[in-house]
Amino acid sequence: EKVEITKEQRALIKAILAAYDRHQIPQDVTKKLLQEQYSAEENFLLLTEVATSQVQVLVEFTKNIPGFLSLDREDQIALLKGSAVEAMFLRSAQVLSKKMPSGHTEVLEERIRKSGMSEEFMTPMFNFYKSIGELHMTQEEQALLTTITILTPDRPYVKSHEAVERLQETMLNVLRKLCVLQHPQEPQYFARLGRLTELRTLHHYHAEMLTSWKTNDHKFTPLLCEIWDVQ
Ligand SMILES: CC(C)c1onc(-c2c(Cl)cccc2Cl)c1COc1ccc(-c2ccc3[nH]c(C(=O)O)cc3c2)cc1
Repeated sequence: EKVEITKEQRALIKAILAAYDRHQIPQDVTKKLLQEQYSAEENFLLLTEVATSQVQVLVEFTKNIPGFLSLDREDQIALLKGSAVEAMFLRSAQVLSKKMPSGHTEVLEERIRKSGMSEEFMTPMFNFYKSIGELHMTQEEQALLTTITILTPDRPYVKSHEAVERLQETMLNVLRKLCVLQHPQEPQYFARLGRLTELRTLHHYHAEMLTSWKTNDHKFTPLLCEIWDVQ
């Protein structure tokens, strides 16, 4: 049967896409990726600065997700803490798969590879980046996928599971229709997006990455310590 996007769904896509495009890391932060010299310490410091800036941008974006601010306040925090790493994988993947004109793809990749992270995380991380790049997601799909990742009900400490599930379901319905309309030649495209749940395993790797950085006495910013429960 014909897939129709309703007026409300179109308004939802417009609001989420506008918020996603509006919330970018400031140029003076990302420009540093080009300027500072390369050493494991310098790369780690830069990535920490960019990640901190990205978390601030993520909080602003999340506040513009229709319905998010009407969720229980503690649940809003639990959703942000639970999804930050995955949302940042998605955003940095966009940069590394040359989806962003301003993206400093090469230098970002170089700095991630040489930031003192142990080899065992490098392979799964860059495989994930490669699989994201191969999906050639549109901007709307990126924005909706980030929204759906943030609205994952089964994060630790989420109390009103159903309220979050209802919001996520609304967004999933829109994304499902968009995928059919924007990738007609690939009927199982939406299912491929769903396979990004490998994001969760990366979340697991990331927790170990943080521990290995910490044991080598790497410092994080207060915001990252708060959102990732480190220190
Ligand atoms: C705290 C630091 C060391 C860190 O710990 N884990 C990760 C970490 C890692 Cl490596 C991988 C994946 C997720 C995390 Cl969360 C990071 C670095 O995280 C980020 C790296 C890059 C970006 C990012 C986002 C948007 C951008 N736009 C541009 C631009 O040039 O326009 C550059 C850019 C960079 C965001 C987070």
